[in-house]
Amino acid sequence: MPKRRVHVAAAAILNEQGQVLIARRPATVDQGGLWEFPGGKLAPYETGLEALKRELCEELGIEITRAQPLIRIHHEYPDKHILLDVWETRQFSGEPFGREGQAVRWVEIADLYNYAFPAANLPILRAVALPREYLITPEEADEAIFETRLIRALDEDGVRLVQLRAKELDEAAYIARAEKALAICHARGARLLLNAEPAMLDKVDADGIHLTSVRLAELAEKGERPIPDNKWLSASTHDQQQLDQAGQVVCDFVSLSPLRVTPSHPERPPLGWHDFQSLVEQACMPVYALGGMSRHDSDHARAVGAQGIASIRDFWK
Ligand SMILES: Nc1nc2c([nH]c(=O)n2[C@H]2C[C@H](O)[C@@H](COP(=O)(O)OP(=O)(O)OP(=O)(O)O)O2)c(=O)[nH]1
Ligand SMILES: [Mg+2]
Repeated sequence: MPKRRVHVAAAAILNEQGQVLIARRPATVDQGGLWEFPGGKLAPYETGLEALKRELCEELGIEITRAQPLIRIHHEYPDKHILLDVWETRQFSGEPFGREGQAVRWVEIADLYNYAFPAANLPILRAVALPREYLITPEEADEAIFETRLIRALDEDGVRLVQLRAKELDEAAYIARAEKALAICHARGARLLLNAEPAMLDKVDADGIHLTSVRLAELAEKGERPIPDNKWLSASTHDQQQLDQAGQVVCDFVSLSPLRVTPSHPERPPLGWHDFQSLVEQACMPVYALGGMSRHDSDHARAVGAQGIASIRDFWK
């Protein structure tokens, strides 16, 4: 018999302190006793957003006035195929409480990992913790210019996630730049990923590693995550096979490119939004759109299921 297909709308509800609301599923229901993002199944003919509004009113007594798509997750449970359609909302009226007697709690995003969630939820924990914009640094020979531009991107554009990509530097120069970039990022609450061998984390205590698609393919053969769980792991992907490989090495998120034709990779055919969306729909982690992207594309990227946009040029001025 084919598995039952269940479509669920759920929400990451954020307050002004940046905490997120979680609720405990009653012991007697499916996945009972585990924590969840409030929500429930779509009724026939309801859209995800309509179901979300109804469920949050029924379960928490709040009216949401605005919500944005956060991530969609397909997950196979032993008895059913579930589509979790997760939204992010910061705008609602009323004070949420457990209207069905369930425990509810505001928690820091960094503390979410201390709670037991259903197996499908891991990508949601990553998506709520990740920003909408991802800066990839360009080759920049001059250290002073590098520093000024990085600081500008963090202070003026509010960038909070940076990948240090500097293929033209030798190891000693890369490490020196990484130490400097790390101090600049951490002073502003931003995270820094190193585009380098995973072993580079032993030399620079950055927030994680970004794998090129070549490194990703090598590591996928071993099928294990190369760095600890408390560090971020991301990878460059261009197609379904590489997205699968990112799943095999348990990446926390990926970039998928090129969305448009770019001066840096004129030879690669662009994916365009349609193909991008179909790849993202099947991905099991947050995906950033890369390739000719700017912040103006952010809302559209989000609407087709992306975490947001990654860019070099838009943030480097
Ligand atoms: N709401 C919610 N459901 C989740 C999460 N993670 C996860 O695997 N699920 C699963 C558990 C359930 O099988 C299904 C949600 O169903 P539900 O029991 O909340 O549905 P509902 O609110 O419409 O409740 P009911 O009327 O069917 O009792 O999705 C999550 O974070 N939030
Ligand atoms: Mg529910």
